[in-house]
Amino acid sequence: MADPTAPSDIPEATPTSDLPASFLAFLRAHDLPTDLYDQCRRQYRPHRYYRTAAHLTAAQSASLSTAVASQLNATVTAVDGVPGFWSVEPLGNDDQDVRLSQTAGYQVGDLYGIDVTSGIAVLALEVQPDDHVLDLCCAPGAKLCMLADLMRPRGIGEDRSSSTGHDARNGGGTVTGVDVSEARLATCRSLVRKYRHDNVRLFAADGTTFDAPAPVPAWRRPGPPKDTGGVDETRRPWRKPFHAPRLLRFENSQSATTLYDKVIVDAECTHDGSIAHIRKYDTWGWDKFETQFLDPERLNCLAVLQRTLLLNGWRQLKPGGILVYSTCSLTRAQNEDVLLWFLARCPGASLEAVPHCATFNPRPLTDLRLQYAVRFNPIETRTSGFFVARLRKPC
Ligand SMILES: C[S@@+](CC[C@H](N)C(=O)[O-])C[C@H]1O[C@@H](n2cnc3c(N)ncnc32)[C@H](O)[C@@H]1O
Repeated sequence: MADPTAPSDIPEATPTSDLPASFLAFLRAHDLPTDLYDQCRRQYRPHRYYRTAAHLTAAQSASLSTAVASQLNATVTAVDGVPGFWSVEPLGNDDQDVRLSQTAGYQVGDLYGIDVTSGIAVLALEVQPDDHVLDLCCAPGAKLCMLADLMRPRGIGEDRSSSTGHDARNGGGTVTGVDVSEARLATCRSLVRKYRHDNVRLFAADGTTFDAPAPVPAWRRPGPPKDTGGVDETRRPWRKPFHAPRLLRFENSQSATTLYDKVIVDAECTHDGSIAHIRKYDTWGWDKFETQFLDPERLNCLAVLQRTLLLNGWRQLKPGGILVYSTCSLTRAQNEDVLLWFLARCPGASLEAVPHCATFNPRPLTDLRLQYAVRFNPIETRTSGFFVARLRKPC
């Protein structure tokens, strides 16, 4: 990746831009338009999105949307073609923040605040109730919770009685989340607990080398579950998980090579596409953004990290399985270049169309080798800026 602080031949940004010099240099180095950010910061209010929990019936979701609209003084509309997603647009003219966390629906766990582009990345996995899914960069856990929720049966109404132990209505699928940051993983664990996902285990580990096999949950093994106090030859303990419900703490020793049905690599990136996030630095101070994201040494390592995460995700995927690679960066270096590198290295991998994005009409990528990958431009789509690609492993 180019050094964002290096001098560039690209003309200086418009004098009206008051973005900090280091960010402007980053944009120039990656050929990203400055006015996208200037517009977004000055006049543009991105929509907020939320997703309803799987257990809600269609009628309950509709009445929740009415309640959210009134609590937030906003228009709430179902997103066409993206099941379970709703868009929230404030009615007032002021730059009011949409605080989904203040709604009653959020507090009782009936809705999750998550951008629709992240939802599209998760839906691209086409998760089945009995899939074992690996999320290699899972924290703080928006996508992981959606994955776990998608394994629950849909529209069975609100039933808060099954808050402990395995929900027998689940299809036996599991989600394994991995993140290198324990602090962020702690947030993820709080979300998992809040939404009572009992089919999720979390590991504080490096996703570039993580290789724990997919679990065989206790409720799926033949015979009655044994007392874990004694020696049980059919089980061996996991490398210590950061969080795991009792039934996912052990694996069947014969499953040591079990790969995952689906893998998501929502890679660490510069977050430059997330306009909502970028706007916050006006308040937090841009020096924080510079140290967190624009450090030249970090930027140079990022491309290698993204490639290595993708490659390891691919290793953990079953033949015939689907892997989704996504970032909230708009740079070529973190998206197209990573994919082209990967496709050259794994020629059997096929890029497939990303479903559920027709309503946003994203522009197709000009490089025909990547025509199925999708870029969400925040101004054109009124979403967060995002990149998603779906890859299939040959059988
Ligand atoms: C874009 S965020 C993931 C967001 C998350 N998927 C979600 O939906 O909430 C990227 C995450 O990658 C993690 N990360 C960075 N390097 C990693 C590594 N080597 N292995 C695993 N996770 C890593 C970061 O700690 C960060 O939480």
